[in-house]
Amino acid sequence: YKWPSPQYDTLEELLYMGRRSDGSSLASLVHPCRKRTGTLGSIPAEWLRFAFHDMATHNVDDGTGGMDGSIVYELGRSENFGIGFNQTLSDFEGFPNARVSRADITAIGAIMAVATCGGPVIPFRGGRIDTWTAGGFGTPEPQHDLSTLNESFRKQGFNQEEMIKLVACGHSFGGVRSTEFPSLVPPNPDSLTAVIHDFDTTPDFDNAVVTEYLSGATTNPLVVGANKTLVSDLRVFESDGNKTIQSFADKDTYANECRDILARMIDVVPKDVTLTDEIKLLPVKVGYAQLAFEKGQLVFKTSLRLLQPLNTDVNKNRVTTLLWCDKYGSNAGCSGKTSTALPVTSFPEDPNLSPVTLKLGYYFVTYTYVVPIASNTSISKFWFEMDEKDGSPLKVFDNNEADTQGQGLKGGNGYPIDQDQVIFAPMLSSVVSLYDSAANKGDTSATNLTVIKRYTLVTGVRDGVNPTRVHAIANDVAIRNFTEPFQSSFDFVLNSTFPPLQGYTFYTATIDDPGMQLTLDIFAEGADGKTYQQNFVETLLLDNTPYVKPASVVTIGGRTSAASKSAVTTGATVLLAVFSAHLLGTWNPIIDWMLS
Ligand code: HEM
Repeated sequence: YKWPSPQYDTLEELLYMGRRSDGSSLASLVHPCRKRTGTLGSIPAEWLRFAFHDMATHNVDDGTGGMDGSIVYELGRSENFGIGFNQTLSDFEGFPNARVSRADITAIGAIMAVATCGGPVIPFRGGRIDTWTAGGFGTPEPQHDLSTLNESFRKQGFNQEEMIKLVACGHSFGGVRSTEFPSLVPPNPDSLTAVIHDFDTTPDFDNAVVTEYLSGATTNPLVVGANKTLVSDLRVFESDGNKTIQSFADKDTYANECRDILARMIDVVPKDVTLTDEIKLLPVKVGYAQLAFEKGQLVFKTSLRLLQPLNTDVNKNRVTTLLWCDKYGSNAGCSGKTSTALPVTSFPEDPNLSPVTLKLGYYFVTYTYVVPIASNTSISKFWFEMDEKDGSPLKVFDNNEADTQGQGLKGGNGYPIDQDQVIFAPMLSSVVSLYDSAANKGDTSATNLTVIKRYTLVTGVRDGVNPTRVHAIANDVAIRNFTEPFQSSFDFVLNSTFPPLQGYTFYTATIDDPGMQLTLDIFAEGADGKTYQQNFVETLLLDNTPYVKPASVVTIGGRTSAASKSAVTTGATVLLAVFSAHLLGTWNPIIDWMLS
């Protein structure tokens, strides 16, 4: 892992922070091991079953199907009976984007589901690719005989023993509904809500389904149901004389085996798809690095996210510092001095952000930085230092490979800012929701009106680029009813209603988006023949982005320059002007290190 790794960063955030970078939380829909209001269905159970049914159309013989999002188009089939599927669909609807497929969301959903109910942490690899049509048939149904069930799992890539494991792990939580299977679960004539009979007596992801089966105490409708044609769990469990299911009586064996077999299940993909390496929890994570225009000022914003073991407090004396080098001028590349700033906010994140991180025994602490940047010096790279103020050595997070283990060793080249020529301006941009009069045929009184979002987008282009063209590609994958993603190419035009600012001129464009999560790749074609671009710009907050006042900047001696010793004196003078004597103490070790 080396920052920036856009796909890794995005997937890591969703899995371990449980939310998108704009704050929308996926994890909070399922955590803690929630039941749905109204139907009282187990949300985690619905999510895991959804993943299984998406995978189950895989065919090992020709390499088609698997986790590819095709389930969305297969809900009308008898093999996909159940209201839980539709509800899961709407849970996931707003989350896919140009970097995270619906199938990746489904896999992450399954992992969160198991973790939030006390099950094992299933390793996640990303990169599933969505299809926009239905796939083959082949999902097992309770009335299937043993050889049909065996053949169904063989096509998915699992042998008989693995089938037993998958079913015993899958049917750990949730249950069977009277609406779907009235001959297994008798409906309540006095109620419109489905009666649900759970597979076992606990709502958790545990081996109660196994131990209750083995002790003869089970009430699992797929074992003891009145309709003997439909008791598929019994058929599956006893298919090897109960050998495999007996090995699951040990709870650790159960947890470990379920982790491994469910990991294999979510990694079943069409043969032309290659998954990423495992997306592991990063102990040190840099986020949101962006240049932006806020209240008439060019600023640089970023954040540093560190791990904190559960049930421990963040060290209150800890000082984390952002350091950066100029891109232009006499101090370019920190040849003379280095700019530094303290965080504008620091906060311990709620431990409940993601059940996966919680299960691993951590929560997060995030330090955010906003600093003013003069456009004639700009910024070429940045890094962080952390002083625990307890006598332990200063830690440097500078994009060293070791940062992925949280060691904080010197030796990386810093976190690069690749370009400052084209910068999207969220706070100058805006969005309004409109009724789509064509789709609604002019009728605004109808229920379920189709809404489109009309975006006014503003981007700054640095003087000197003299662009021949400023344009963008917009993507939105989060479209209601999972129709094809929205994609549009469009041009920005010079707009003098936004006065030039600090060497940047502003261009605007207006586009209509039928979806929920627009992202942009913005390009400026320079007079020098080069194309400058900013990728995967998110558009959720725009002019509602909360404003945080930039921090004070202090310059200290450059790390490499021979002139650094005298520069430190200058730096220290500035420092005194800005910070109290207490903070000066804070900074001394940093200066010491600079000189060493
Ligand atoms: C022989 C293969 C299987 C058959 C015939 C089967 C059948 C069923 C049936 C009939 C239900 C009840 C659905 C309802 O009433 O809403 C159900 C629920 C469920 N199944 Fe399976 N299943 C099989 C394998 C699996 C596997 C491999 C998994 C996951 C690894 C899984 C996960 C679930 C879950 C979590 C539920 C509960 C859903 C809820 O409570 O909403 N099943 N299954």
